[in-house]
Amino acid sequence: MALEGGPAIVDTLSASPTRRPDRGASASGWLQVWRERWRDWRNRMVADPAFQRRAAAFGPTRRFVRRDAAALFDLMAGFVYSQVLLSCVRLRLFERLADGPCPVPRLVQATGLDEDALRRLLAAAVAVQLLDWRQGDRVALGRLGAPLPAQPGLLAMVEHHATLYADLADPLALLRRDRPAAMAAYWPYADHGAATAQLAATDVAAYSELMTASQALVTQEVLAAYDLRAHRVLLDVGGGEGAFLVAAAQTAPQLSVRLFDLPAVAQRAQARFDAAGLQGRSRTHGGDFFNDPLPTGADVVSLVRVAFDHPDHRVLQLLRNVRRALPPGGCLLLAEPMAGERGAEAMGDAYFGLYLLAMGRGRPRTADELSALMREAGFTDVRRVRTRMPLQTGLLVAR
Ligand SMILES: CC(C)=CCC/C(C)=C/CC/C(C)=C/C=C/C(C)=C/C=C/C=C(C)/C=C/C=C(C)/C=C/C=C(C)/C=C/CC(C)(C)O
Ligand SMILES: C[S@@+](CC[C@H](N)C(=O)[O-])C[C@H]1O[C@@H](n2cnc3c(N)ncnc32)[C@H](O)[C@@H]1O
Repeated sequence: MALEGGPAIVDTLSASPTRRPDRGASASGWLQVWRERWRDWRNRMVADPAFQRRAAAFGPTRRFVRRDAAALFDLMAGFVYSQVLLSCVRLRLFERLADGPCPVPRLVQATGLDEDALRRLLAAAVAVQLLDWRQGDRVALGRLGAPLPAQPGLLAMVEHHATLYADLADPLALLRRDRPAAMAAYWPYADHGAATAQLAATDVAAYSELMTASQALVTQEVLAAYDLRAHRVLLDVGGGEGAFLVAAAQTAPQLSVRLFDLPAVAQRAQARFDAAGLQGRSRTHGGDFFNDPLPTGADVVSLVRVAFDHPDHRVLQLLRNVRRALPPGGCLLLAEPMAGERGAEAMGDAYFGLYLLAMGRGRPRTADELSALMREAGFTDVRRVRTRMPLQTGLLVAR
């Protein structure tokens, strides 16, 4: 069965194909040839069960066998671990333990789960380091659970992932796009229909709240990496409810802020600016950032978690629109999680690659791919600014 509107989705996705050169492809030709030969030879060895047995028995190679076996096991079990995390979030265990260790019987009472089931979950959560045992039949936050109570955005993200897990229950159906994905309904603007700008308050509420809750993860990285104090007016395009602009205005007191988003979202941002006491320093504009002119007057424009929602030709259209709104020498900040980040490779092409497939539009891009699109749209001096947590966002700055 073809998904309603399927052909349009197929066209948009194939208009933006993911082609990842090997990370070593920048190496000179002969080096790359040898690197590939070495990998092919290694793979032939590793594929041989007799070699696997010998390598596991031999002291110096045993740790590599154990490491790769554990990595493969985690790939297989990852979904199970994510359900442990989701269960803890739904039972509000992280909030309940935020003030310190708690006796298990009290958690039985608080969660309403039967004791056996709760103990099974607690043991699982301890095993993946979300929780930790304490003497006297008590449980506490573990190393990986400890940051969570202070990050409501992360807790909201975990809950939101139930939608993605449902879409991934049949991953080949998702890849073949022969069944509607629930994630597509969650992000109604991804449809790109003529009616995008007419989305109602009820259509945008859920995703706008999630983006606001999780914005702090991105904001703190961008503001730590880029000093906005040299600018006068910042326009955040696709700025959601304005959480990034509120934080920017707090770090740069001279800055006026403008937000452009769909009308129903811009309305939500206006309420947030008013609540933050930014009436005199803020303006919101509702419209379609592909087809409507963007407001002029800003010397810096930001696109935060916007480009990866869209195929290349649309990103180009948006970047050209941004360029038209900037004065000569004006500055563009593009911040979003990027593909191919060293140490966070899985986040880009594996996580966001499939997330955006479920959403029905867009793709993760490397910093080089985004830079190329920015240059094609007429931006110059495109440079990469390192962020402390590439897992949360990368940052490109251009003139
Ligand atoms: C104190 C002593 C002695 C030692 C301590 C040693 C030490 C320093 C340990 C480090 C402890 C520490 C400070 C840990 C901090 C951990 C942090 C900050 C973890 C942060 C994790 C962030 C995560 C997991 C972020 C996840 C983000 C996600 C899943 C974002 C998803 C975004 C989506 C789906 C966006 C959608 C938008 C769309 C549609 C694509 O446009
Ligand atoms: C993934 S959200 C990011 C929001 C915010 N920048 C953040 O990081 O939290 C993408 C934003 O782009 C807006 N958007 C999508 N398509 C749009 C369009 N055609 N015109 C204007 N805004 C649009 C959405 O309403 C949404 O607020």
